[in-house]
Parts: sequence; structure tokens; C-alpha cells
Amino acid sequence: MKVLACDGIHDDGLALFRDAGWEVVVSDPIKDPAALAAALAGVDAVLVRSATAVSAQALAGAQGLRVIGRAGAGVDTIDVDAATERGIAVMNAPDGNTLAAAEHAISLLFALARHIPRADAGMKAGHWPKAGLTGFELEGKKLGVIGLGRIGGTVARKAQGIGMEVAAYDPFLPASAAGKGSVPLKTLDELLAWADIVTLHIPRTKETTNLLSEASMRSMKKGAYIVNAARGGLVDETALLKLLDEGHLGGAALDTFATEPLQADSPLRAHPKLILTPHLGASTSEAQQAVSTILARQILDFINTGAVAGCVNLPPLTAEAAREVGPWMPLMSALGRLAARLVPAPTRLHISYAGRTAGLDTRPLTRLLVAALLGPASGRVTPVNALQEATARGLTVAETLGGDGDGFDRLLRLRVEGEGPHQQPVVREIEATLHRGPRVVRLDGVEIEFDPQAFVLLLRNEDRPGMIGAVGSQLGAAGINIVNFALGAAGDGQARAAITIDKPVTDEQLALLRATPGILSLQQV
Ligand SMILES: NC(=O)C1=CN([C@@H]2O[C@H](COP(=O)(O)OP(=O)(O)OC[C@H]3O[C@@H](n4cnc5c(N)ncnc54)[C@H](O)[C@@H]3O)[C@@H](O)[C@H]2O)C=CC1
Ligand SMILES: O=C(O)CCC(=O)C(=O)O
Repeated sequence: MKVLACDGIHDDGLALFRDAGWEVVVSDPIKDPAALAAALAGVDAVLVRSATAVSAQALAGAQGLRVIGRAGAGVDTIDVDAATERGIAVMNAPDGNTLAAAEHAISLLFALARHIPRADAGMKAGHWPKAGLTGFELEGKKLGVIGLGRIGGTVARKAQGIGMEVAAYDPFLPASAAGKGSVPLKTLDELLAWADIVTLHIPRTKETTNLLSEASMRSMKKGAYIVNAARGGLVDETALLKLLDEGHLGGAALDTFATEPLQADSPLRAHPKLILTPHLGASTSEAQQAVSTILARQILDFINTGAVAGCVNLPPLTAEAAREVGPWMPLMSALGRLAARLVPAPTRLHISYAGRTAGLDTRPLTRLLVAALLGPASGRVTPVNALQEATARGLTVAETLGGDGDGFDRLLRLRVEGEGPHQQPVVREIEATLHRGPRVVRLDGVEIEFDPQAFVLLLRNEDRPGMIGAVGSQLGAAGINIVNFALGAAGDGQARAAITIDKPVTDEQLALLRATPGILSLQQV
């Protein structure tokens, strides 16, 4: 396994990959999509911070890539839709840098209130710049927090600790969280009109781009301040300069910019009412150590056990739940592949999980089965994009939970409708369980047991003496060993058999077998 670590990922996380036997390739930021695409060849996981953008173009040829890891919170520099389409998991580690980002925002509040950068620059230039640098106290001032998540919530708590009056705007806060805190919520309009200082802690999305537009900044109090240690593009930079020049806003502190690195000749750099830092929010040794190790553990767990944490395009699956569903995973993949041979163009899949199903998280199982069912028909389908691919290809997936397990602890019943191998409409039913390993126990209602991971010949023949011998001797002549011969009777005068063989038969051998008198159908799966 190979991981490509761009953008200065803390070595503690990389050490976890090395300890797990991975090859670790460390790289400077790769800005050019074509260069990143080339660097991703043969890579299983790529780690980035904010400098290397992972675009659709960079991902186009990344055949083996399984995970994109963001050592931090914001995934706005990663094309998550393109990754999902290609079945690549996108993970982040937002808990690791919450404190660092919150403390940076608080630092910027103090820096604005007390003109620290200008004072420092004046001193370094040989002056005693006391006059003109009278500041204001934060205690008693009103802080408007936009986005009361991890960082916004921490900023709110710390600001209350220094005596600020805090309110927030966050329309997506779960009602349970909104009710609990001591931070009153306001509408955006109310918050902007109320606050002395507004601080942003939201992701950049299409909806939040230019959330602080000229009009919304104009609705702020005269002389108010803005802190943006979240993302560039949330504040309209041109409008900000205008409102600072007009004197409508008292000042602003920016850690993040619409374009990063900020252009050398950007007018933001020269503005006396602006304090700028180069996206330093997460730059503490503690945060970098935390995000790299959290991310490494998430990726290693995901690859090794299927556990899903911190993934933005897969539902979470705890390590305990992964242990519970883990043994079922090979069965799901095998059944998906089997179903794909029986119904190459499926239009409807119904999965029924029967028997003991309490607490069973079926989401990863269903995704795995759908991925294996659709896999042969197209490039790359993984649990990440399986349901999306199903919709795109007109496959309806339904599942039910509970019901009689027919004597088994857990029993899986699949019903697959669609077109069969000869484009004929078919409905196939498979029942399977874990019983001395993955095992099909019934096929189309006929009791017949075989391992769906093995090479199997599915046979329907006239139910008369000599058929087993005829097939057996032909396979023997072809040098193929029979591992297991399972017989089933449908009560329709025809016999069914699942013959497990040690290696696949060739098309010519299949044709010869099919020509044997009494054989009605034969399919290799
Ligand atoms: N400057 C830096 O180095 C860092 C910047 N960040 C930025 O901070 C952002 C927030 O990080 P966390 O607090 O960890 O994320 P989070 O997901 O815990 O919190 C984000 C909050 O914003 C809210 N929200 C989303 N859209 C909103 C909207 N349109 N209006 C108001 N609220 C909205 C959400 O409901 C959520 O409560 C990240 O997305 C990232 O862009 C994060 C870490 C470091
Ligand atoms: O990695 C960094 O320095 C920036 C962190 C950041 O912006 C984030 O976690 O969203």
C-alpha cells in the first residue's frame, strides 16, 4: 500500500502508515492537476491540507486511489462529487484543529482590538507608535458568531470567558444542540445589525460564498469589525475594501482568502485597517499532530477493517459495528458477483436480512453487494458510489429487515430482476448465510448448497440416472477436479446441481458439456 502525503503532513501520522507497512511518499504541494494526476498513479491514499487542490482532472486516471484524506476540516479544495463518482472515500479530521482555529480567531479579535500588528511593526521600524493606537476592550462587546459548530462553538465559549456578549447565526444547528447552549441564536439580519464584531466559522460552499456581501456588510453597525478565519470567499473582498475605505467598517482580520496564497500585489495587503495572517488557523504543533494521527488511524481502520469514521461520502460505521458486519462482507461481494452472472443487467434488487438482525447496520453490506453486482458492467464501483451508480443505471434497490431466518442465525434473501445472460427477462432468487464460511443455501427456491466465492457450474438437467457420471467424466477428461457436487430437486422432473470445481472451464469445454444429452442448461459462475 502506498500513501502520498502533500502539503506538510505531521510525521506522527506518517509514522502510523510506515508502522503498518505502507510506503510513504512525501511531497511538496502539487498545484498542477496534471502533475497531481501523474503522482497519484499507484497510490492507495493521498493526504492533503489546503495547498494541494484535488480536482476532477487530477482524479480522472486515479484507478487505484481509495481514499483522499484532508488533514483538517474543510474539504472545499477537494472535488468530493468527482471522488464519489469514482468510488473514492473522502475523509477529514475536523476535531483535530478545532482549538487551534478557535484560538487563532480569538487572537485576531485581540489583535484588532489593540492594534498589535501595527504597534509591533512601528516598534521594529524604530518608532514609539503609541499615539493613534488606542484600542477598545472586548469585555462587554457583542460578538456575532456565524456557524456555531466545533470552532464557532469554541470561540463562543472562549469569548464568553472574556466577558463578551455572544449570539450566533446557524440555521443548520440540530435543535438539540441549539437548545442546550448558552448562546442565543439570531437570524443573519438580526446578528449583523446587533454585533460589534462578526466572526465566521462556516464551510465555504456555493451557498456561503460571499455570505458577507456588500449589502450584508452595510447592514452591520457603523464601525463594526469582521474576523474571517474560516474560508476565503465567504467575505466579498472587494466590497470589504470599499466599506473599510468609506469608514463603514472599523477593521477586519483575515486568515483566509479567495485566492491562496494571496497575490503579492493584492490591495488587501496595503490596507491599514486590515490584519492579515497566511491561513494560520490550524498551524499549531498540537493541531498538526492531532489531525495527522486521527486521519492516519481513520484511513488504516477503513482499509483494514471497513470501519468508517470522519468520511464525508460514506455513512459512519463504528469499529464495533465493523466487527459485527465484517464476516458478512466477503459474502456480500461474492453474492453480488454471483448475481451479476445470473442477471447481468439488473433493474430491481430486493435484499431481505432475516433472522437475528437487531443492531445490524446493513448500510455497508448493501453498498458492498450493489458495488459487486454493478462492478462487472462498468469501470469502478465501490461502496462509496454504489447507490449513486445504481440510480444512474436504473437499478432500484430495496431492503427489508427481520423475518424468519429459516433455522439460520441470519439469512440473506436476494431477489434480482432484470435481463439474463441472453437478454431474456429473468427473476433470480438466492438465499445465503454464513455457515462454515459464505454459503448459498437455496437458489430459485431449490435447496442447494455451494460456496459463492468458488468456481461453480450451475446445472439443470433431466432427472435420470447417469447424468452425474456423464458430467463428472467430461470434467475429469478436461483435467478439472470436482471439489463439491451439490444436488437439488425442484420437483418438476428436472434436477439442479451446483458443481464446485478447482479451476474454471473454458468456453469450448462449456460448449461440450452443454451438448451432453439430458443437460438443459449450464452456466459457469
Ligand atoms: N483557518 C483555518 O486554518 C481553519 C479553518 N477552518 C474552517 O472552519 C470551518 C468550520 O469548521 P468546524 O467548526 O470544524 O465545522 P463544523 O461543521 O463543526 O461547523 C460548521 C457550522 O457551520 C454551520 N453552517 C453551515 N452552513 C451555514 C450557513 N450557511 N450559515 C450559518 N451556519 C452554517 C453548520 O451548521 C455547523 O454548525 C471549516 O469548514 C473550515 O472551512 C477549519 C479549521 C482550520
Ligand atoms: O491545514 C491547514 O493549515 C489549514 C486547515 C484548514 O483550513 C482546515 O482544516 O479546514
